[in-house]
Amino acid sequence: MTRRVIAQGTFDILHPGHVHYLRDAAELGDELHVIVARRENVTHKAKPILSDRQRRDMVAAIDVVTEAHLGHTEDIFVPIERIRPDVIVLGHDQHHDADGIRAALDSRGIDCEVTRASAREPRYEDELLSTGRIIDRILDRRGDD
Ligand SMILES: Cc1cc2nc3c(=O)[nH]c(=O)nc-3n(C[C@H](O)[C@H](O)[C@H](O)COP(=O)(O)O)c2cc1C
Ligand SMILES: Nc1ncnc2c1ncn2[C@@H]1O[C@H](COP(=O)(O)OP(=O)(O)OP(=O)(O)O)[C@@H](O)[C@H]1O
Repeated sequence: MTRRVIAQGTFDILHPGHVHYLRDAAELGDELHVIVARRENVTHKAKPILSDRQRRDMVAAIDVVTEAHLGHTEDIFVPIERIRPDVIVLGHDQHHDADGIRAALDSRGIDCEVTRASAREPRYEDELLSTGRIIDRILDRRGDD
């Protein structure tokens, strides 16, 4: 039986932390499906710079990704019901509550594990592993021009 894994996130301006998360998730199964958050649903931080489609297309280009999907605009469980994953992998710092997601899956009759990926720490002094920090650096370095 094919074991399907779901990862998800905003993925605005890719960096090695994203690649680490997706590789970690891919190791848990045979197919990795990635749900890319809709701009309108990114409410806990600044809105993405890049469009929904561009972010999806870049995630799809990563070798361990089987398919990248645009998220649903209103109900995050719609793609999950379609993909029918065996495991959902949360990012190491994602605000989502694993128990809350487990309960919601249960109430919809979806039998799926929920687990959390590991963090990647910088490997050299200047490595930036956060979209927000990359944007801050751009503003800082180009702001004086
Ligand atoms: C299991 C799961 C499924 C999700 N599905 C969707 C979705 O279909 N559409 C969407 O816009 N966001 C979806 N999200 C929410 C986004 O991933 C959320 O906005 C996320 O927190 C993105 O921010 P981050 O990149 O900081 O993690 C989902 C989240 C989880 C945990
Ligand atoms: N350094 C990292 N190590 C492991 N996973 C990471 C790292 N950076 C991001 N991720 C994971 O990638 C997924 C998508 O992250 P997201 O799009 O929020 O990017 P981000 O760079 O963390 O954003 P920001 O720093 O602007 O909040 C999340 O699950 C997040 O946990």
